[in-house]
Amino acid sequence: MVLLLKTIPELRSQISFYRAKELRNIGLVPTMGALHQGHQSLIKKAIADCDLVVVSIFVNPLQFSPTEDLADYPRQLEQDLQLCEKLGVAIAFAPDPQTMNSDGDTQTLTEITRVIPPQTMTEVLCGRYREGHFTGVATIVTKLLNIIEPDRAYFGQKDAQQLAIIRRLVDDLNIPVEIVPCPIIRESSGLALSSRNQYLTEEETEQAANIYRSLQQAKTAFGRGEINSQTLINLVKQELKLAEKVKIQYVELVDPINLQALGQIEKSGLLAIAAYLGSTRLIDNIVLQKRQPIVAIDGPAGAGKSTVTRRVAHELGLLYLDTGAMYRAVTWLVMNSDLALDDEGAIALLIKDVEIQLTSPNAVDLPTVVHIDDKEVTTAIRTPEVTANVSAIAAQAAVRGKLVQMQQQWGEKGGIIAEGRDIGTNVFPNAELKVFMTASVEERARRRWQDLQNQGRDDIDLQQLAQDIQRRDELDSNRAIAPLKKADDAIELITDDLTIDEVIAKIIELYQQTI
Ligand SMILES: Nc1ncnc2c1ncn2[C@@H]1O[C@H](COP(=O)(O)OP(=O)(O)OP(=O)(O)O)[C@@H](O)[C@H]1O
Ligand SMILES: CC(C)(CO)[C@@H](O)C(=O)[O-]
Ligand code: BAL
Repeated sequence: MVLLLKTIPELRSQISFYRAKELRNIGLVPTMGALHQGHQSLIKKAIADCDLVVVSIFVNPLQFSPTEDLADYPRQLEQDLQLCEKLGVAIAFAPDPQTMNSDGDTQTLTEITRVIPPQTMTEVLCGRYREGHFTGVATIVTKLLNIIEPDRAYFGQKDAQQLAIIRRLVDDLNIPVEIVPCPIIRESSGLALSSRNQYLTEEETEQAANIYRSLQQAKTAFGRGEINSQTLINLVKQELKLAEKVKIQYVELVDPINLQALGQIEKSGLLAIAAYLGSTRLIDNIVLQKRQPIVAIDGPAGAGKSTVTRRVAHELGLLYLDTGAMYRAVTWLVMNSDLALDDEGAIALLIKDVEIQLTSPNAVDLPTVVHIDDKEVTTAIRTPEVTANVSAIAAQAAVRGKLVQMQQQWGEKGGIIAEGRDIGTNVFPNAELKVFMTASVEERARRRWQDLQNQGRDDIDLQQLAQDIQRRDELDSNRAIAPLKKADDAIELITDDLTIDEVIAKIIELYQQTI
C-alpha cells in the first residue's frame, strides 16, 4: 500500500521507522506529478535499486515565473497515487505549498531562504529564459534531500540542465546522496514524454515529433564526423524550419557537466532545444559522445579471423566482442530450458530480456569470460553439445536480431573489435577500421588440413576440403540474412603468404594509421 503523507513531521517519522527496520537504502524520485511513463521509468529504477522509495509530488511555485503555467499545471493526485501503488512505491509525499515554507503563511514561498546555483550554469539554455527557475528548483530539491535524507535521488536526462545543476549542488553543498541520471523516455514518434504534452493539440503533437527528428539529424552528422557546434546547431534549425508550428526558443550545444558553450565537440556535447508549440513550451536534448573506436574484421570461413582478432584485441586493449560466444550463450540457455531447439517463437520470448556480459580474459590464450543473466558460463558454452546446436540457433531470425541489437549497444561505447561475415556491412557500418581478411580457397583448405593432421586426423582429402570450403563460401555469400560481403570501405587483407604474426602486425599498423 502506498502511504500518502502531506506533512514533514509525518514523513520524517515514517522514514525513521523504516530506517530502524534496517531498510537502509532509501530512494527519492522528485516530481511535480501528472506522472507518465518518463516518471515511471525513474520510479521503476529506484524500486529496483532501493529498499524503500519515496516519490515526492509537489508543483513547486518557486520555479515558476509570474507569466508561467503554475495555475494550469496538471494536478491529478488520485491517478498518480494509483500508479505509485501499482509500481510498489512505499511513500508518496505530496505537501501543500504552506508545508514547504517554514513561515507557513504564504502560497508562494517568496520569503524562503534560497539556494542559488552558479550563474555560469543558469545563464545558458532554459536559465536564460526562465529567470529564477533553477534557484527555485535548487531550493526545493535541497529541502527534499534534507527532509528525506535519501541514499539515492533519481532525475531524468530530459531536464539535462536541472540534472547538471543538481549534481553540482550536492557536490558544492556536500549533501551525501547519489544522484542517479535516467534516460529520456519517448513516444514511438520520438517525442519526449512530458506532463506538458497534455496541453498539445493533435496537430501540435504531430509536429512536436520534429524536435527529436532534428536532434537525430545532428546526431547522424556527428556520427559522420561533424563536430562543429554552429554546423550542428544549424542542422537542427534547418530541419525544424519544416515544422511550421514549432517555434524555436533556443538550440544550444554545451558541455554536459558544466554547461559552458562549446565551439566544437572534443569529447561530448549536450545538444539542447526549447521550443513552443502554440503556448506550450517543450524541451528536449541529446548527448553527442565521441566514442572509442570500433574495428570490424570480416571474411570467409577459415581465414583465421578469430585467432587474429583475439590477439589484436589483446595488443590494442580493445574488448574482443566475441559474437560466437554470444550465440553459444543463447544456445546454452535454450538447451537448459524446456524449449525445443526449433521453437522459434518461444525462444524469441525466452531471450527478449536476456543480458549477456563479455569480459576480456586475463591472458590472450584464454576464452572470453561470458555471463548470461549474471551466471558465469565461460566453460559451459564451449561443450561439444553446444557446438552441435549453435548453428541451428544462430540461424533463427529472432536470435540474430536480438544479438545484433546487443552488439550495436556495445558499439555505442566503442572500444571493441569484432569478427564475422557482416560486421562492417551490417552490424557496425560506422566502424573506424574495417578489414576484409581472406585467403585463397587452396590456402584455407591447406591450413585446415594441417590443423586436422595436427589433431591426428590423416584420413582427410585435401581436394575434398577445398571443395567444401568453396561450397561454404558460396553459401555464406548468398545467405538471405547476413551474407558475406566486403564493405566498400573495408581494406582487403589477403593472407596467403603471411604468418599469423604478420597479419596481426599489419592490422595493428592499419589501426594506428587510421585512428
Ligand atoms: N520523458 C522523460 N524521460 C525521463 N525522465 C523524465 C521524462 N519526463 C520527465 N522526466 C523526469 O521526471 C522528473 C520529474 O519531472 P516533471 O515532473 O517536471 O515532469 P515533466 O514531464 O518533465 O514535466 P514538464 O512537462 O513540467 O517538463 C524529472 O527528473 C524529469 O527529468
Ligand atoms: C525536480 C523537481 C521535482 C523540483 O521541483 C522538478 O523540477 C521536476 O519535476 O523536474
Ligand atoms: N524541470 C521540469 C519542471 C518545470 O518545467 O518547471
